[in-house]
Amino acid sequence: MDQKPYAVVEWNDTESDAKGWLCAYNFVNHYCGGGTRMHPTVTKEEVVRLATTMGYKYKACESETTGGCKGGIAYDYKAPDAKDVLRRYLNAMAPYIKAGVSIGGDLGVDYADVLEILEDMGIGLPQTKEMKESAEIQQYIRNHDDACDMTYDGFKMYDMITGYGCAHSLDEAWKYKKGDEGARVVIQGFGCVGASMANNLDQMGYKVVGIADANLMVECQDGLDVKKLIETRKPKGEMDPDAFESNYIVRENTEWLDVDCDVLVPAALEDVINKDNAEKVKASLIVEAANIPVTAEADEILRNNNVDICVDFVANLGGIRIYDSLVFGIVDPVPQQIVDDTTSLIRKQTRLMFEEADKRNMSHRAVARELFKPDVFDTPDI
Ligand SMILES: NC(=O)c1ccc[n+]([C@@H]2O[C@H](COP(=O)([O-])OP(=O)(O)OC[C@H]3O[C@@H](n4cnc5c(N)ncnc54)[C@H](O)[C@@H]3O)[C@@H](O)[C@H]2O)c1
Repeated sequence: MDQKPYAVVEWNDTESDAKGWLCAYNFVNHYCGGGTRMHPTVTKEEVVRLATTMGYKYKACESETTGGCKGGIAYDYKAPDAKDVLRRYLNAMAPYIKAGVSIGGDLGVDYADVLEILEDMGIGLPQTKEMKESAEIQQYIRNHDDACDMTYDGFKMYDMITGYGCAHSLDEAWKYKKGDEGARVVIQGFGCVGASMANNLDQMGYKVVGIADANLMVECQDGLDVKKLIETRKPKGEMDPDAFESNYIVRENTEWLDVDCDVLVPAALEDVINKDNAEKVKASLIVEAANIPVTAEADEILRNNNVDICVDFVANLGGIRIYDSLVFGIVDPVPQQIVDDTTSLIRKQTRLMFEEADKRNMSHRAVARELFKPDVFDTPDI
């Protein structure tokens, strides 16, 4: 049984029909962190599940300074007033943010927009009293701000780190499984996480044979030209069909489980592999780049079918590791150092999860939930 969340706050916008929630799952050293998501399907229950996952993720991240939280706004992230809605949401949540609830970007919300709005509100990066009083932390926060502007392989550091971490988790698990080289990968989602993961997998010699975005799916069993699809990508992670080669097959995005592959990567929405479609999974490995993409019922079906899972709070912890490692001075603000620190931690935790699952004859999720159970539940310090 999970510990219940410390606090859940609900918000109703005054100028649109947007609704939002903030869930602080656990405070560690009076602080917690997580992203803010915007999508029409967001619910309070989803935000609580996501915040709980963040608690486990910070534990897997070996953090001694941060617990888990999550923000969620039920609204269309493509609407022209989406950024105004985000601004009003952050304004409503200001008392909690000022008390050490540090919310960043997530699906449909750019981290840069959150930072810009918090700056405008005079808050800046959310901090506890202790952080504000530490000259050392103030320097580390300047390092974090510098790192936000740095690039790696053509991506902003904060946009690539989660995807690269997921690619390393996939590679570690695939090697542990003694999978063949050049494995075929299908990815759902081509935003911050999906696109950068595809790039890193391509560099490692994996063959990305299918990508789905909010509009469509594209398939090529000889391998998609990942670099070109990234170069021509439109805002909000949408592919440009004009960039497709003549041998690409264009499908409905709902057909992402129909494409033959060895590894499947949900990198968009929650609950996309569920009791109604889990039997269709052809891959022998799923890497949860998205948060909570597999339901509990699907987990059981997948285990019966010998499908292994790199669980979300291990595979996709890159985004919080970069934050923790910079803001608390674990690494210097040097792109290669940041990437090496994050990817080596993810490889270590992925291997541990796979070894222990075999040793204890448990599912990867069950074993990861034992290994990385949050164990600190303190309070804000205001
Ligand atoms: N950004 C991060 O650092 C980070 C960190 C950890 C986990 N995650 C998780 O990764 C997932 C994606 O986040 P992101 O930051 O890449 O979001 P994003 O907004 O940058 O991209 C979302 C992608 O999903 C696609 N999409 C939306 N609806 C879809 C549908 N019905 N079918 C197929 N594709 C669809 C969009 O077209 C886009 O390509 C989320 O679950 C998020 O919680 C993100």
